[in-house]
Amino acid sequence: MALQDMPHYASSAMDGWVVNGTGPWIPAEPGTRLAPHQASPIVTGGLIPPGGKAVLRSENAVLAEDDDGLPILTTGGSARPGEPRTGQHIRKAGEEALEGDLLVAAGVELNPAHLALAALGGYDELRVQGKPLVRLLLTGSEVVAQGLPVPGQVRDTFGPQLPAVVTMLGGIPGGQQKIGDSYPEWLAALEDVVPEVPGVPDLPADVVITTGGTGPSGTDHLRRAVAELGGRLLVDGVAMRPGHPAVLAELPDGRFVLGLPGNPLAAMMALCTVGAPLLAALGHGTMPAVQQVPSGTVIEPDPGRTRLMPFRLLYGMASPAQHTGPGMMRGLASADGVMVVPPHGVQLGEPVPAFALPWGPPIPAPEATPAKAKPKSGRAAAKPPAGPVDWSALLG
Ligand SMILES: Nc1nc2c(c(=O)[nH]1)N[C@H]1C(S)=C(S)[C@@H](COP(=O)(O)OP(=O)(O)OC[C@H]3O[C@@H](n4cnc5c(N)ncnc54)[C@H](O)[C@@H]3O)O[C@H]1N2
Ligand code: MOO
Repeated sequence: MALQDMPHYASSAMDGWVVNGTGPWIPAEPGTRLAPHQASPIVTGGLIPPGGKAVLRSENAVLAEDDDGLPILTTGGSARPGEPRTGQHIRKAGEEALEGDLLVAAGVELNPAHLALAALGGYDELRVQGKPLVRLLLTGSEVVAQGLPVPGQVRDTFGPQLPAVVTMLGGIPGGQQKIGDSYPEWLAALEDVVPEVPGVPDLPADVVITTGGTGPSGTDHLRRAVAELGGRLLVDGVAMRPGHPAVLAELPDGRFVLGLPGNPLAAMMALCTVGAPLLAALGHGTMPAVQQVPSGTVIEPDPGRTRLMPFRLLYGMASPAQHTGPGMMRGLASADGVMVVPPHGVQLGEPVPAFALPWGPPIPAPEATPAKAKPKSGRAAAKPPAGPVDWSALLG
């Protein structure tokens, strides 16, 4: 709320003369009380002295001498009759806000203009809800961060994308650490509250995102390390494909650990479904919207599995992207969003829940009724294709 009236004093909106009453006026000392028919010079933003009733802009003022050789101010130039009207070119105190007026509602995401408004309202500091600081722990001795990997190695797909996605989801990326597959490395890295990262504030992370190690093999240590550190699992797997091994845990010091599966697409689906709400909640951000999009193809049932399928929008309908194996990135990179396909599958044109990608535009609202293909006369309707449709020919 405004700590004082804004503006907090009446000032001139023009360079010229502040006057009292009608002209001609006798010039007075700037800043002194003006009696009727007195005027004093003033600049834009200058304090209106007591008795000041209006401002005559300089280009409409003529300073001359009267018959006795004394200075006298009259209107001239392109001044209109009656100028200046009472109050003309005066910015009144409190015309933007009165003391106590609401300037910025609680819960608003501050933009630069809000900061300026708060400063104008008299604030030196604002209490804000911070964004969560997110550290990345990338695991896997086979993972290499540059060059062409030899067989048995894989190029790291997380280091290049996760910091940006964390930012898009409302977090602050707080550096990344790479470790191999041994349990002591896992334990030490999760225990380490403040890893030193150049350029990153030396604060404990709110969230640690790990990649890999969510599975059941001897090199998958996430759950064991969380347990040994006294943490508890909040989410241990999600009934979705890919991304089902996703883990959300909480450590005794309050840090959340988001365990993303090592498979690249699986990890991004887990980040969108578990990580996005977590970061939104910690940063008081907005939950990612889920909406309906008409399916551009028939998707067969897959009993017991909710499938997350990156899709491309064509003519307002969603068609599953190609190259969307759990270990792939190609389909996601060109996708317009992700369909949440229920285990019983989807019919052509049927609305499917879908969410936008953190880096993509919102999914457009569906049109009133999606066009239905009419059967040609005398022939049975062609059976809609099952599975992904290749629309690439239409794209040219
Ligand atoms: N016996 C079972 N095996 C697996 C199951 C299962 O249920 N039973 N689930 C599979 C699924 S689904 C997933 S997802 C993965 C989960 O794997 P982890 O989280 O344990 O991850 P890793 O085993 O360490 O790696 C899996 C895969 O991902 C590659 N990877 C790891 N980090 C990176 C990186 N930074 N960039 C690119 N690729 C990375 C890693 O090389 C592996 O190929 O488990 C399945 N297995
Ligand atoms: O989560 Mo895994 O496919 O389901 O990669």
